[in-house]
Amino acid sequence: MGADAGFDMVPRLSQRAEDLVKWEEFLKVVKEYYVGDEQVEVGARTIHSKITSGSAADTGVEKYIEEVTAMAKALFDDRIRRWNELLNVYGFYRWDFVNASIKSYDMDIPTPELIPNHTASNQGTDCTVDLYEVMTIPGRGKGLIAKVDILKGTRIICEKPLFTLGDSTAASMNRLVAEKLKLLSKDKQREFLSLHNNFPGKYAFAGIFKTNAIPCGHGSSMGGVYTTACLINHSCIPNANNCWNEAAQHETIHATRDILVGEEILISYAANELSQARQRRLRESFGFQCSCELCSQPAHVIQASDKRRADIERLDAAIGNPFVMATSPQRSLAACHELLQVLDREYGGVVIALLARLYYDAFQISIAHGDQARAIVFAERSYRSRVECEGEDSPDAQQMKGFMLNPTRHLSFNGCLTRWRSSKTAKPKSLDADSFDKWLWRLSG
Ligand SMILES: C[S@@+](CC[C@H](N)C(=O)[O-])C[C@H]1O[C@@H](n2cnc3c(N)ncnc32)[C@H](O)[C@@H]1O
Repeated sequence: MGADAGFDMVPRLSQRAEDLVKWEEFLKVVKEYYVGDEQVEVGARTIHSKITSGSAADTGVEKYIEEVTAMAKALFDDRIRRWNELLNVYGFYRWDFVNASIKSYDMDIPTPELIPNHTASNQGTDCTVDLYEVMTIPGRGKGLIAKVDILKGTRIICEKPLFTLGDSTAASMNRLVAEKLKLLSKDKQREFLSLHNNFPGKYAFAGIFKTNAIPCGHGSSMGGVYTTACLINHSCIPNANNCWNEAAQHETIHATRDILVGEEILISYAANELSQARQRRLRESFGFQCSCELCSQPAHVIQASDKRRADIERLDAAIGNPFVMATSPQRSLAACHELLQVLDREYGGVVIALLARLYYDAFQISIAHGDQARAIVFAERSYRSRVECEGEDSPDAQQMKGFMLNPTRHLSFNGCLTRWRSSKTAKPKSLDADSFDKWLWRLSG
């Protein structure tokens, strides 16, 4: 019928002044173009069409979609992503996200100046509302509680550090923190000093830093302290992801699953380790005994989780074996597929950076063997996972986007045997989800 098409804006429209000005301009252009056309109604904030799926064929709806998309493209350029479900080109956002967003159109939109800092640079959020409030959580001190339902992929926080510092002994860290504090305004100094300290005593500044510092990137010895992000408590089954954006020098927090109103926003301070190693690390590095949802479970539940996490470690190591990848890519790809299933069982549909890495591994296995068709699908999945847990502006997301558009840019393209060689366009078009999965992961049967 032709109505299953449209476009998405990625990243979505924010409350930043430049976006609001462009959106107003867009509405003006559409209004002027369709003046006198009863099928199109341009409101104060949105465009409505009276074309229903029943009347789509008579009204030539494709023409309208094409025209409006072209107008959006002229203003928003490559943020505009066309989709057409009949051609198997799907929208960027999930329908529940889109529907929640449509509902928010009826809410009052404050002027840009009224938006508090922490939401001004949000991406993928309904910026019309504050997303969280600071509350006291029994047994954990302060924490952030969702004030509204926060959809998976929403940027909850984007924050510059008060300062960053490398790791060192308590005495020298104390001195270095004092030097950094001197450079801050009185307000910022107060913000730092109001953060929790799990290591009171002689080196109080170092204690606050050690309790709160968030590493500037995976495995980095540099850490940053933040007024708001440092109020987020830890969970071994988190619902949000923290990410340091080296290019922008800021920390972002994204919802990795839908977080319902009243739920606490939680990130993980530890890596994918088994419970004892995790507890030890949290005690030694951050000075607390974890009381999260997983750690409060009976022993047999924790043991089952440990078994899955051991499997995750084993499969991760197997995938990283370059010899197996070069000589038995089928085995490496099967390990990726198994890892995907274990991650799902352990983290239950939550997007985590591990998932983005897993798809990147599957991409590398495919492209090294010349299989461009599958490489593109894996690159796209990795890109989407990165965007969901780190945002469109994440350098890793941008790198994956490049590979998604042109997988042959990867250094290992055709680096191994080319038995799997396929062209970019060899992706099957009319398979159901199960059959597509079998094709993608080269599963037999
Ligand atoms: C970065 S701060 C988080 C904010 C802190 N709750 C506050 O009141 O400022 C980290 C501290 O919060 C507490 N905390 C965070 N996650 C916890 C958890 N899962 N179990 C117990 N305490 C936790 C610990 O005291 C930890 O040292």
